[in-house]
Amino acid sequence: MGTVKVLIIDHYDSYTNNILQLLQGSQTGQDGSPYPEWSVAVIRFDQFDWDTFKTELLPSLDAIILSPGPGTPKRESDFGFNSRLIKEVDIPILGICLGHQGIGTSLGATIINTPNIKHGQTAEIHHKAIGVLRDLPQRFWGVRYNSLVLDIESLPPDLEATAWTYDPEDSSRKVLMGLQHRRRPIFGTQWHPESVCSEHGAKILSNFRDIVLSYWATSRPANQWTSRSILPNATLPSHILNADVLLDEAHHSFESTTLRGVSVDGQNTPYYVASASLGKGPKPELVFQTLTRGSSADGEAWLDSAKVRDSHSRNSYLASAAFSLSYSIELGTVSVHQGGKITKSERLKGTYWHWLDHLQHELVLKNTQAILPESLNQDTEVGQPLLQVGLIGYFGYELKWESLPGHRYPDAEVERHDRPDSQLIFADRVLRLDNYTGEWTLFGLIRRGEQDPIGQAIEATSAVGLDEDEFADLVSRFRDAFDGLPSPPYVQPHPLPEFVALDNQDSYTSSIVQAKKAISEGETYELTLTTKFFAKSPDADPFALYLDLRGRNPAPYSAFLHFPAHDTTILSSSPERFISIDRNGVAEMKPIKGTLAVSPDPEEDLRRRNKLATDVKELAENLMIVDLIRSDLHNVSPSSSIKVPKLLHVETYQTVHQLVTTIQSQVAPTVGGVKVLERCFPPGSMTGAPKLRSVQILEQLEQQRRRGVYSGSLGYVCVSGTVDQSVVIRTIVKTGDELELGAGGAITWLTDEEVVETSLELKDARLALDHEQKHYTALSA
Ligand SMILES: C=C(O[C@@H]1C=C(C(=O)O)C=C[C@H]1O)C(=O)O
Ligand SMILES: NC(=O)CC[C@H](N)C(=O)O
Repeated sequence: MGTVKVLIIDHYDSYTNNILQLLQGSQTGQDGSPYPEWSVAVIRFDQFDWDTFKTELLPSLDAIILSPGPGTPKRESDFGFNSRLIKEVDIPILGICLGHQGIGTSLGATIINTPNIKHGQTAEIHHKAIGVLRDLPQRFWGVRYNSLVLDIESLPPDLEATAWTYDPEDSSRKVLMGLQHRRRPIFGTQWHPESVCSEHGAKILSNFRDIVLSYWATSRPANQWTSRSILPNATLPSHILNADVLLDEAHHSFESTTLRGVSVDGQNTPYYVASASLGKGPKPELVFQTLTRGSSADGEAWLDSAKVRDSHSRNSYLASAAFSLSYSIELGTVSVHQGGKITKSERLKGTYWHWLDHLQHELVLKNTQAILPESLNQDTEVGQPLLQVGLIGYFGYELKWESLPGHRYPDAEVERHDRPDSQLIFADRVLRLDNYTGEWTLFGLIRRGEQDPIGQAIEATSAVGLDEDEFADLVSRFRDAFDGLPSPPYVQPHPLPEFVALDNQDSYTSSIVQAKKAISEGETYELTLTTKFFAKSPDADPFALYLDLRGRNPAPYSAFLHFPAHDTTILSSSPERFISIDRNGVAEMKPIKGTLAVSPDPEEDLRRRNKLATDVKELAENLMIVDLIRSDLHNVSPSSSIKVPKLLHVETYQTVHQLVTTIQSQVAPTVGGVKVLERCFPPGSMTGAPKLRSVQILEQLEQQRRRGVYSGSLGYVCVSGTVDQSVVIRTIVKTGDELELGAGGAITWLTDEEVVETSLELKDARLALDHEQKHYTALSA
């Protein structure tokens, strides 16, 4: 018994990495020390040409797993050289979904549209208990993500049907769910054993391993009479490991139990963070407008957590900029603003993500002694990060062009505009309000001496951070202000203006029909289709509009952000966490999928809550994104650390009920917050699955329109390494006097009598902004 060297060939699917969770077994060697059962790498199907693959990779492999994927195995652009691999090479192969279908089509079976399309739904698997299905219970549940299927009647003599299901819609018809070759070690499962809701996935993979081991242990014609010994702790050669698409730190740390040190402990860093307690104070909306707003020419932010309901919205932060950054993909340029002027403009050679990761890691983290989390005066739960000082702002959706593997910045068609794809302030002064206790704390970034490496790097005109005296002055100024805030008038809420829909009912319906067509062809399993609404508001103070929004729809990720450099103001009432990283490096993502409006009638409301918790369509929508996010987290976390502590819970906000799942993982110790954002960006709940193909289809369906800030993420990256970012939905972006609001919803095969329900979902999103007063033009208007 030894370590099997297996290569997973990925077809740009969003579930592939989850297979790693089924390969977690370990054995004990003769000397008593444990070793992993598998040595594994993941490559993309188009990463190597056939000749290179055959000569340079294949000889080092014991087995191959062919991943699920969009499209059809009949198309080379979806399945690459894998048909040749299946036909010509004697090596154990396990195919999942697309991989399974490809085994069939390569060896002569016919692929057809499945009689009942299922994505994110469980099927009862019946099987012969042979091959990889050995020793499994007679019936078990497997999750399906397929529009296509192999015709069970068309299997050639070499292929045996090993598993099948009966759709509830037609219980007399067998639908093929599994196959194996009669002579060669080739197996396929139509369902996804790696889904969080599938049973016995690990057992299937362990059966596959036994088969691989016995295949190589025996000499037979199929392996050209060459048995090979598989050694404990064997590993794939470095040229294959280096081709792995996952971050090395995340993937190949066999088991990472080391917690990340929070920032630097040393006493000699140029900066440190100081804090001062300010006691109880006035309401945050008053503090923001009297002390924070306008306090810096480069912008300010209020991460509001307007809805105090759980640990995730315990704190509010009011922050002022020491300088701001903006980035445009089109220009490839980062600009730094300080004192209202550009201090530096840099054309990047690499991506913005890379540049920012460097800034955060090399300039900020390494030079700053953050406050130790134990001294922050607040007990936190797992997954609850705290901000001291640091970067605050947004990452627009189009940054996907720099983050999503296989996605390229298009040279034609895409809508051009001069709005930045990301804007961030670097906040060196932050007021924190603990909403539980009402206590305020001031955090400041303090320069220990003359050194100011961050200022130097951005060619600052005035130093970044404060000296000790300045901080002491600030503390006494704030204390005085808390004792007697300036008297009214304060800014009063101003009702939101009327928004007009970009799409009308017909154009939106036509996009839904096209989305469903793409789903029926197996191109995607779920698409988050979106549209926009616009309004003009030349006179209203955006802060007054924000106060109205916050009163109407308090949400855990409510926020008000102002970036003077590009005259951008963001008014957010997002309920959705994209990703956070707490002080111990625990990442948490909380995708929302499934939305129903709250009803004023308690009976009806209960009925809606129950519907959300039990509805096949809503559960499937959510599950598809849960599996996608588990797969995303594999990019930055050891597989074994990825957990789903809360699956498919109903959470109720002011105007909507939502179906929410919590996913956590341990970020690999050397992977920084910006890298984590990059590798999980854009948020899966805004794309659908699989991510890459869905994003490409959505570009077409949305007429190459930019989503902009909407659909991206918003929040902070702290000098201590913690991160908290929301998904930008239910958010108004004001540029000049134009207000823009994006809204959308997930389209799946079950988006029923399509139009009605989806328009409703859209309306819900708008209702969230305007429940009582119906300011919005109806979509059909
Ligand atoms: C696209 C939006 O929301 C997304 C889609 C949801 C859904 O389909 O139920 C729910 C939350 C978001 O992930 C939006 O609100 O604009
Ligand atoms: N999940 C998958 O691999 C799907 C395979 C194929 N695109 C289908 O829809 O049937």
